[in-house]
Amino acid sequence: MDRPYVVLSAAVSLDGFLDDASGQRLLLSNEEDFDRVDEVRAGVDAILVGAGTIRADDPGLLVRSAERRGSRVARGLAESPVKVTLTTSGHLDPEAAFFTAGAGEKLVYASESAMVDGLNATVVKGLDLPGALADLKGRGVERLLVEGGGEVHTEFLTGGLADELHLAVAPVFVGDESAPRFLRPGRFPGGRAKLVETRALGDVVLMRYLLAEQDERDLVRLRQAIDLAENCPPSATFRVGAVVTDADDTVLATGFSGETDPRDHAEEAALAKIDPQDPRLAHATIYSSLEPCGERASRPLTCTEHILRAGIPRVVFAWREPSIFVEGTGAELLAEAGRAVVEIPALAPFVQRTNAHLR
Ligand SMILES: NC(=O)C1=CN([C@@H]2O[C@H](COP(=O)(O)OP(=O)(O)OC[C@H]3O[C@@H](n4cnc5c(N)ncnc54)[C@H](OP(=O)(O)O)[C@@H]3O)[C@@H](O)[C@H]2O)C=CC1
Ligand SMILES: Nc1c(N[C@@H]2O[C@H](COP(=O)(O)O)[C@@H](O)[C@H]2O)[nH]c(=O)[nH]c1=O
Repeated sequence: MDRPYVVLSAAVSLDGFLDDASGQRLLLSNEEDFDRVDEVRAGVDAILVGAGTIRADDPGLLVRSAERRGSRVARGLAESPVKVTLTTSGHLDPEAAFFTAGAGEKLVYASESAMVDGLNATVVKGLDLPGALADLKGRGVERLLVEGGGEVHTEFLTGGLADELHLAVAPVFVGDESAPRFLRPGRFPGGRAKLVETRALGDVVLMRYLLAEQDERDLVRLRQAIDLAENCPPSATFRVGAVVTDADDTVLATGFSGETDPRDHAEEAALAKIDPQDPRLAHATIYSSLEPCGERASRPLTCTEHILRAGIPRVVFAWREPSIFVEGTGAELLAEAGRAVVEIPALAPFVQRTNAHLR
């Protein structure tokens, strides 16, 4: 894909507003929800807001938690994601927190004619939104969080440029026609978005939707792999589940980490149950809650090597391995070897929760 994986995030009132019309920023999220957003921020490469949000809210767009900032630095990342904004008018205050808070990189995508001198930022002119997203990807941004506002959310959704939507509904009414609505009128994607999670955070309810088309079978089987990890015995390493299916979606085997030995990885535990000569392996898919390991200390063969040896042509996983024990290289190695590799990040938060002991 010639753009980053895009997550849209917004908090709305019960009557669908992003803010009131008072000129003061309306806090719709509660503390728990702001902490959830902070966690999402900590997991992305860049955060984008429209110039309207910079003018209205003066956001800092930093990762608030010192622990999360520390863990980013330990992974070789900047403390906070790159900040990105869009402007046609160029009406941006150089003293805005967007430009002055935090040491990280700031990027402004501006129209050709915008007057954007004197900003502490890299300015790129003349790109439309798909062009800006391709440019971000070229700069190494794999995951982009879009925090609004309404015009920008509308543009991403109507342009088919978003993969996930995180909508937090707060128990308040705004009731003012002059306040900004979550979305403007437009031609939105048809059909029903796929609900992947609801979560109550005190009095706020989070809904997470998957917007991009995803094979329903993949979602069901990956969810099954994620749930299998609940069987893992207590461990100081990852708790992972795996499912292997044939071309007709019949389950050939399942496995989870530590199933028969503390060193077992989920994929190898599942593959150990299948005859290596089984012809169905040639058209099989392996689902793993975590990216298959590409490096390993506990045993000589990595899960990537097990999958390659088994001849499985397709691999689906939810969470890219964070560099806690080794670098996550499995997806890359499998793709280089010509295997189809599908990542479904919308399901990663469930895997992260099963592995909360590693934080
Ligand atoms: N509750 C929540 O979760 C959130 C609430 N908000 C609220 O939303 C409101 C702001 O939303 P809104 O007014 O819609 O503004 P936006 O933040 O969506 O910004 C819109 C502006 O972005 C620029 N822009 C958008 N698309 C492009 C493009 N393709 N190329 C160049 N520039 C572009 C234009 O800037 P320019 O005018 O400079 O040309 C445009 O006016 C505020 O009240 C804020 O508090 C904001 C974020 C989250
Ligand atoms: N009001 C509101 C949000 N507003 C978003 O948070 C941004 C400001 O964050 P900060 O950089 O930490 O000051 C702001 O620009 C806007 O994108 N977000 C939410 O999750 N819930 C809320 O109720």
